[in-house]
Amino acid sequence: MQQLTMTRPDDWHLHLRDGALMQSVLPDTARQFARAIVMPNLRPPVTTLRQAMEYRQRILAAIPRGVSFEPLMTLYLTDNTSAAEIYEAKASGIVHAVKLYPAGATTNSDAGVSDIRKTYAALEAMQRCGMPLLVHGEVTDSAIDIFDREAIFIERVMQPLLLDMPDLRVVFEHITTKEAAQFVASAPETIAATLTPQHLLYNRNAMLAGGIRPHFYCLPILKRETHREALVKAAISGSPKFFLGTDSAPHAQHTKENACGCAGCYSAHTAIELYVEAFEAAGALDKLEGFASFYGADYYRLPRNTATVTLRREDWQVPSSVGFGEHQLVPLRAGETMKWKLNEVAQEN
Ligand SMILES: NC(=O)N[C@@H](CC(=O)O)C(=O)O
Ligand SMILES: [Zn+2]
Ligand SMILES: [Zn+2]
Repeated sequence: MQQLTMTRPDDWHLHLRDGALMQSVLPDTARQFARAIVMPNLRPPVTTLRQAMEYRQRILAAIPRGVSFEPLMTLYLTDNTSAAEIYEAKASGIVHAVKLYPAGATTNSDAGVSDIRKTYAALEAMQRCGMPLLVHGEVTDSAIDIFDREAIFIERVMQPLLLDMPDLRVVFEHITTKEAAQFVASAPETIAATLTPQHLLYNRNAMLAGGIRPHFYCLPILKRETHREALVKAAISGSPKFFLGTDSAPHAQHTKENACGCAGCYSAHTAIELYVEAFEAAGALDKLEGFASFYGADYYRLPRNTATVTLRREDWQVPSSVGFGEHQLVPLRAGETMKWKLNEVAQEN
């Protein structure tokens, strides 16, 4: 196959940052994706409808001319999020989900939730109005090995939560283990998951064998090959529970190439092409459109896109870095060759 045309995809998990940094990375996403769920882990975090509306305006102002792109906003759940804030956010039509970061689990999560029971008023409101909860699913207990933090989170947090809130709609974000894939597959239809390109394409050897490669360091951390295989199986299963979420998470080069490097892979530059490679390697290109363009929209109860994108089989070289405000950013696959290239977006008919 030399060419692939499909419905324009959406990105259901994206970090855009803010200000000049956001202005540098937004065009990469807007060129490919019609919509994206924009993560709220700014400093300070986006915890109120008012902050989400202001952040949305800053994003809209930065969209390149002639490009159609819709940011779908989220709120950052804290121990103090009120039911009233949830109902107002829902009524606004611009907030599409609320994000749970266990305090200290990942980048800019110190304002996150210390004990999930403190958020039950907000979660009950979400359950009542059908607002999805997006979860960074890792325990923060320092006694738990970093490679086990997602699997343990299922037992300690996810299962009790779903017993207490059986109608809550939950997206288990950026899953990285066979345990999480199995949990989501066998859970009720209210439970879904996003999958990143790095977790479909790489195992932890990419990060640790033959030298330490900080640009593969993200959270949840890359796991061993058996887990990658289980994630690919879930992605190509045709189940509407699994959909595309890049978790593209830009950090300046000097903060990643550092004695204590930041967590996050910048995949937006080559996002859709990376997923094409992953699905082609699994012999499942026919399953890509559902995963990338249909199931997320269905889950979020939004219309599917009508525009199409066309990719061609064509070698191209990813730059060794791209501008990031006044800094540089190293994209996933920097300096390497991509096998597919997004050529055009045909506007809505
Ligand atoms: N994925 C990451 O490694 N980092 C994300 C936060 C997150 O999604 O956990 C970031 O904001 O940098
Ligand atoms: Zn996360
Ligand atoms: Zn993320």
